Amino acid sequence: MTTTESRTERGTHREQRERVAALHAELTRNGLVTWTSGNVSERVPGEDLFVIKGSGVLYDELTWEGITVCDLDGTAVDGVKRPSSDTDAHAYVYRHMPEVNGQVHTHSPYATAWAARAEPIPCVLTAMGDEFGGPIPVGPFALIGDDSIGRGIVATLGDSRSPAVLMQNHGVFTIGRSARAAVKAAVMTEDVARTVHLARQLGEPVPIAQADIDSLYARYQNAYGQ
Ligand SMILES: O=C(CO)[C@@H](O)[C@H](O)COP(=O)(O)O
Repeated sequence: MTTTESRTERGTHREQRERVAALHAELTRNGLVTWTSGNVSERVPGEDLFVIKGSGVLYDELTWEGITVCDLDGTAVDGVKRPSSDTDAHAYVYRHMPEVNGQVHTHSPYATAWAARAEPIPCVLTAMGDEFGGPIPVGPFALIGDDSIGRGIVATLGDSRSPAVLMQNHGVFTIGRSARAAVKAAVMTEDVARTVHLARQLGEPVPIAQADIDSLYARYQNAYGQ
């Protein structure tokens, strides 16, 4: 449960908490969050723990002490901040998707507009084939505060190549092999949500053939970059 406020600060996992605190700046820098909305978490390597933003902490004031260490049941084990409202959701994903080491949640405006309409973003850009391997799917409506969102994420992404899901009426949740990879997926989600929205204003976007999506995805995931 995430309701227990940890009053202890033992300073464990400080390097990781500093790095994850700093990563939150990418959310503001890319215009993905407003005020205190959104959060980043990362699994602690080799331990049944993860670190996550404290609930309601302002981004400008976020330091390593604003990041709380939790176990995989979502219970705070180190830190002075009550962990994010989405802690039980992140914990559920870490328990059920062992390959996932990082998660991000945003209310980035274009992607969340798609979520408000519960409409998947169709794969009509090569950048989508690259990063998402297909459309960005929509997950079910879920209330905030328990593991319902996590259940929706796992159910939706379990049979998708996409590292992003648009939770209906809510916003973007992304997963990755690291918190940084999940942040990248959140940035890319907003970018393609905006471009496909703009394309829609001009006419009907042209779908990419499945074989070409497969080819794009394979190249980008296996051969792109240094
Ligand atoms: O939408 C939600 C809850 O899912 C969050 O984005 C909140 O807006 C921020 O919650 P904290 O992580 O600060 O508790």
